[in-house]
Amino acid sequence: MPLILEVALPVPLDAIFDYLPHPHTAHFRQALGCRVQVSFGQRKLIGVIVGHKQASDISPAKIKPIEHLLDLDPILDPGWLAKIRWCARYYHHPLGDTLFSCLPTLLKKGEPADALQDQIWFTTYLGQQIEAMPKTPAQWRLLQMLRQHPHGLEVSAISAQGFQSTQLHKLRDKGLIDYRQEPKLTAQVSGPLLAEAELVLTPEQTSAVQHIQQAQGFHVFLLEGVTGSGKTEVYLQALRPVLARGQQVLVLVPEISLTPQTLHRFRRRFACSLVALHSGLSERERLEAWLAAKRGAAAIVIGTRSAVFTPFANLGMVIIDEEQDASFKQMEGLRYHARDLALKYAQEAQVPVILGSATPSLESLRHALAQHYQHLQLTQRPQTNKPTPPPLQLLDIRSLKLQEGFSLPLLKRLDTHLQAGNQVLIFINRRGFAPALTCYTCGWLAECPQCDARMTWHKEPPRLHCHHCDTQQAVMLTCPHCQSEDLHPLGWGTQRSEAFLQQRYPEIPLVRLDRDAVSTHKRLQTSLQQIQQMQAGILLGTQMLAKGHHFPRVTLVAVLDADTGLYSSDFRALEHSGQLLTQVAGRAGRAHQAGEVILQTRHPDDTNLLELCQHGYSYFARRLLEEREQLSLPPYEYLAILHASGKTREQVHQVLTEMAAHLHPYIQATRGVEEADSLIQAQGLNAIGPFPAPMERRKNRYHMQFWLQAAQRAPLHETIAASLRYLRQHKQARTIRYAWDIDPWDTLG
Ligand SMILES: Nc1ncnc2c1ncn2[C@@H]1O[C@H](COP(=O)(O)OP(=O)(O)OP(=O)(O)O)[C@@H](O)[C@H]1O
Ligand SMILES: [Zn+2]
Repeated sequence: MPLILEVALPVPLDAIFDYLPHPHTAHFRQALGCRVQVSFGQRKLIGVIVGHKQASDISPAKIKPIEHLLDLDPILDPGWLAKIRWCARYYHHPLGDTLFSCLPTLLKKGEPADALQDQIWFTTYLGQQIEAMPKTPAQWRLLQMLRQHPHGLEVSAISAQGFQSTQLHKLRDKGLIDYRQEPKLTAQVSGPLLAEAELVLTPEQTSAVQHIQQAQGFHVFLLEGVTGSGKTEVYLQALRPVLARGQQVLVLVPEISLTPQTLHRFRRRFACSLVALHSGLSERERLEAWLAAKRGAAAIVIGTRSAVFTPFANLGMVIIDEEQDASFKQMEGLRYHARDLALKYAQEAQVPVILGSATPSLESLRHALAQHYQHLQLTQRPQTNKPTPPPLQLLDIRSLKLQEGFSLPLLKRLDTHLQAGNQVLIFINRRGFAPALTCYTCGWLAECPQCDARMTWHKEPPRLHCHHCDTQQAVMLTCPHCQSEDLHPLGWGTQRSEAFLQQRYPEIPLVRLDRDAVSTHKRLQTSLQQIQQMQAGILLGTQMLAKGHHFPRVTLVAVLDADTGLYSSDFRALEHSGQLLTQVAGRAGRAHQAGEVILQTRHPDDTNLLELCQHGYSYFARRLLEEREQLSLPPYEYLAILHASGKTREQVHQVLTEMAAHLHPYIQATRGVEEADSLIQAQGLNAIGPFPAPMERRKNRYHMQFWLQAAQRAPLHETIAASLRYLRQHKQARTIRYAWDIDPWDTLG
């Protein structure tokens, strides 16, 4: 019986495919984790060997041999493959697609998994002994330079000194020097690890660092530190011994390009090889970074969500900064949560994890309160007159006349802070000019033709834009309903506030930060620089401006509308809103001057808002946790949402209803009903739906949801697996799109 190779392919089918080994290559070479090229239908695909077996269900005559073996050494080791398998199982996503979502693009395309090599030139014994070369002074100078570098010098460093490669080769012909090949990204530079002095820690920071440094094996710390309390310094000092031991550190951050300061601080601190994985890299650079981590040459890997899939030779610690951040959750395709995967991987690697946040997620907070995680707290800001972040002040605007969204008392505070030469930060949660366009005569509203949503009015370039499906239209001059010319913006977006503020403060430079204003990496860097160098007095923007930044000269933070998020149907909306308001408020008074935070509201009596303002996020979050527990919502129960969409509402509804009926016995079984023959024993699996999604029509498709909620993970996952088995063989289900979202970040998408 021939050996059969099981190959994962980048196809959206939940299957692994059988192939025969390459006829002219030894079996042992066709190892797990090696890439192969195979023919799949009419196509040639690159796949990865994920298993070997003796027999296949398909008759041997029908199984094709692989066409090429692309790797002599596996690109993925068995441990890494096991992680990918776990991830695919947990998120109920096809293994092939999961595996290929995690690989650098160049590897998916079949590029060799070889690191770029550098020539390192060094002197031979003869080269060290020779005393003079009177006829070739340039070669002599080159030789003398190389003599000062006993470990050798890269070609780039040599040519930077003005030498030519012909000179190198002439010296080599004389037997005085030689070279070796080494990967471009190499491990630890010799010399001291610290490139700059460490800050003197506050007592709270000291205690946190000590606890972390004492940890052995897998141990999770929740570092809950108020905004500006110096969490980054804690990470830096906690990880130093890990690097000193020669181990690697993975640092996950929400968005590197947004907060280049954090990256600079890591780079400045350590004389070791650091790779940053972010959207600004070329595919080649990504591959180099991936390979460097895999062979242990990258001591620190800092990256956004997908960096969690980086393989490490010798991982020693994982740090997740702003662990509550939405960007860690991928919302489409493989809907994974990078924090949760990182925790799982750290557990396997038996290394400590630091989850850092000023506003921890309720998930992490619950674990900390239940002492599954060690809770470390920083309650004060170092080296400021006001060691705690400024309180949030509510400004009741119900009876106030607004000028383009700004009340008079707020404008007066702006005047005062600006006259004092400080920076003010204005937070508006909407980009564009106005969130809607309306007709004052008949009440018509510009709506997206494809979605149940309003079109946002943008002024530059002028257009109506649906932020859900990207549909764009020209701005009309008359109302399409009643032909009146009385069209007006409704509500405020960043562009509208910008126009107003520029008019009111013509002398004061303004920087606007939102996705339209800083669409490129370069523009973002320029804007951030302007802020740091005090070339801007007014900073205006969306979420982009709210988190992670350290702007020492900002003394006033104003939130134009604190009410968005207070009355959403999403059960996580309050948590997210509390986090966002606290984060944005945390940008005020971070250095020597005191800060002030003003939230405009039409609901000054709202108990949630009051509680957040009076007692702070930490208290607020603990109260939300109690509420979640009473309602059996995450993190007390587990939730999974099936998102389904189709061309008609009826189509989706029918498939999901039939599926729900099919799942009924499984769900009953969890409640202890006798007749259901299922293995599921746990109590209380709950099914809700199908029901229309909060935005039912999107991109001309009808969206529905079906929820499963459970106190235990096992019955939840078994039922999800049953639903997928059912849907895969259901004929009508082929006409709809569906995907499960496990541990959803919100219930809207
Ligand atoms: N022990 C210390 N002594 C002096 N300055 C410190 C100390 N620790 C941190 N700082 C400084 O305090 C400032 C704020 O620190 P950092 O940005 O790390 O705070 P953070 O907790 O990450 O804040 P946020 O959650 O708001 O992003 C930085 O400029 C940092 O250099
Ligand atoms: Zn739309």
